[in-house]
Amino acid sequence: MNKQPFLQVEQLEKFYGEIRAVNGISFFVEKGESVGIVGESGCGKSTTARLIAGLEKPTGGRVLLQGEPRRLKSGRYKKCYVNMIFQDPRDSFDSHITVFSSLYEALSHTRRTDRRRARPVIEELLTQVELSIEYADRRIVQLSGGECQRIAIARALLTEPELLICDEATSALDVSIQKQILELLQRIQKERQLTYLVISHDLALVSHLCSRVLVMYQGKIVEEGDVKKVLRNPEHPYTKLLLASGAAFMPDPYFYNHSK
Ligand SMILES: Nc1ncnc2c1ncn2[C@@H]1O[C@H](COP(=O)(O)OP(=O)(O)OP(=O)(O)O)[C@@H](O)[C@H]1O
Repeated sequence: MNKQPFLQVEQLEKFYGEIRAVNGISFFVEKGESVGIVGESGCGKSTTARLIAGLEKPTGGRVLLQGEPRRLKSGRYKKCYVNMIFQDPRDSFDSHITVFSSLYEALSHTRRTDRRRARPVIEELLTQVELSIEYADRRIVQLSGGECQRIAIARALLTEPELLICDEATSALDVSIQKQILELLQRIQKERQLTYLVISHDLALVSHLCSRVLVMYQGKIVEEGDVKKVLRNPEHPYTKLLLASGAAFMPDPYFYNHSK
């Protein structure tokens, strides 16, 4: 029997009128793998992420998880959870409620529980994202960007995802905080054997976190392969251009080597 890849994307398309945001892309991700998607602004990275997460419907093609469609014929999502973390976590929280209430709300979507029974689950999760349990009673508005991203990671983990999509998850943070969040994501991946899809304009980050990379240009994948190989020896003219286009895209050995 053929072993199915964990995630298989087949001829995926998303058109917004004339705009071909995602234009017939195909790729796979194996279980436990980390794959990056890079490319300039507007090339279709986030749309691809939203299609895989089931937040939008494709115009064409399909997303298979463990060989089955993302949405089953019954209209229900396959019990194989995909979750996403975004660039600015504050956008997806009600800033005036407490961390506990935010996480409880997410938890109650995935399992039946009451606030008293949820307390230890949420405290354990706060510990996992390296925050003390006192954070449960803070309001989102009282958190720093890095703390808020840790809460967003905790919230994503509550659904026990197998695939975590990180869409520019560190790009709004200071460099030192980026490094901490990166280390946290790496530790969590190891502990939970998660599969990561990392969307970023920053190839340095992708080369640190991922083993494989897909380069997108105008809705298509123009190059893919081992991240270090693509970085050292890009084949497609667009990838060469992207690599030549700025320091932000080049690996920063000081920043990344020190977290190894
Ligand atoms: N809801 C929408 N309606 C119309 N056009 C859209 C919509 N969402 C995205 N687009 C367009 O689709 C294209 C791809 O957008 P997308 O956000 O996927 O790019 P991206 O590579 O993630 O860019 P960035 O790095 O700036 O986030 C862009 O031209 C964008 O303007």
